[in-house]
Amino acid sequence: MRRAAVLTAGSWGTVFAKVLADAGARVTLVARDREVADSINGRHVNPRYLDGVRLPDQVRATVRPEQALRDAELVVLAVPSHALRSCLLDWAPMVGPGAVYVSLMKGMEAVTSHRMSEVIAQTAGVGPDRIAVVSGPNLAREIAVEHPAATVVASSSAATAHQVQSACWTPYLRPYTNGDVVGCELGGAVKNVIALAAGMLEGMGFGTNSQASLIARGLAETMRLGAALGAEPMTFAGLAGLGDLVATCGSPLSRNRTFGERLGRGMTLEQVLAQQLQVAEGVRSCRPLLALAEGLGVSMPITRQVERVLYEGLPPLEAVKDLMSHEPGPEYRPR
Ligand SMILES: NC(=O)c1ccc[n+]([C@@H]2O[C@H](COP(=O)([O-])OP(=O)(O)OC[C@H]3O[C@@H](n4cnc5c(N)ncnc54)[C@H](O)[C@@H]3O)[C@@H](O)[C@H]2O)c1
Ligand SMILES: O=P(O)(O)OC[C@H](O)CO
Repeated sequence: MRRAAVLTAGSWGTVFAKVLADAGARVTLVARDREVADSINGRHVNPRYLDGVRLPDQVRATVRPEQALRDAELVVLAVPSHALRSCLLDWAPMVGPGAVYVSLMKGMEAVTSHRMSEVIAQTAGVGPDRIAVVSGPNLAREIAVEHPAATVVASSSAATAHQVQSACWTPYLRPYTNGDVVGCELGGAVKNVIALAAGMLEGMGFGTNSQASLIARGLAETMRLGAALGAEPMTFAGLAGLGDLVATCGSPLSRNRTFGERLGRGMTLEQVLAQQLQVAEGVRSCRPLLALAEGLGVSMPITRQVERVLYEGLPPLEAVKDLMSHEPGPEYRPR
């Protein structure tokens, strides 16, 4: 039986532990809190992040990472992106020599603008053949109740991608492989910023044309950045690109969209943060994404306006007016 460690027991980590167990693995889920671990072991539920969903018996929980990591073939990482580097500095020495690292995260590191697979390679000292990324339209709560969905497993090693694909193929989750790690990670990180903007539009009362225009133009700026970084254009037409953008921008389950909606209704950043119990990755990722884009001479006007709303106090309606007043040009331009 395949052995997997999932760190940690937040929303997506808990649901992905269920996916792996339903696909036949023995899973150890690392919780930061003993109460959560006890509840998973005793009652098979994670009341803090996934109330009302029973986890399979093959999911066991611990608060001790070494217990989960010592014999794990798959090390699945689901922490907020800003915490990954410090977490892995602790965890990587406990990981076995042949284990594959699987990133479930959709964010960029502040200051360095590194993608999560880059942070894994640097801190764990492993090559790209031992890293895979899972991304796509995967709202945790829907996967938890087994609504059918598809996802992408990206790795530069086809063997690693296939290994992770077979580890997470269940009757309700259909994983496809993709060799384009850069494109899949960028799709996941930028869509969170665009979903913040989608929420703002919702909060201001704008309709479907506004949302569809935002999604299409959000995809255009994702593709410009991807092209500059060598990503495959077709990745953005797929699950980790358009698929995830549509899911996240359209669903009230999305934490990023909900965060943006509150800003659109007039709340301040501080007020929204005070209510936010789970991570909304776009809030921290928009600056490193913009820094990356600026360094490459790529224009990301929507991401820039989201940053202005978040960090410069620009009212969301002014951000919309600004975007609408730019001199209109051709629909596609490389930069
Ligand atoms: N929830 C989803 O629907 C979903 C789907 C796909 C991808 N993701 C991505 O997965 C990643 C994790 O998201 P989530 O939904 O599980 O988040 P979450 O907020 O629900 O859970 C975060 C987990 O990380 C732990 N954590 C928080 N701060 C930490 C810190 N400083 N150091 C160590 N651990 C810390 C928490 O205890 C919790 O277990 C994000 O990058 C997110 O974009 C989420
Ligand atoms: O709740 P969000 O906004 O973090 O989005 C969750 C997933 O990434 C959707 O695929």
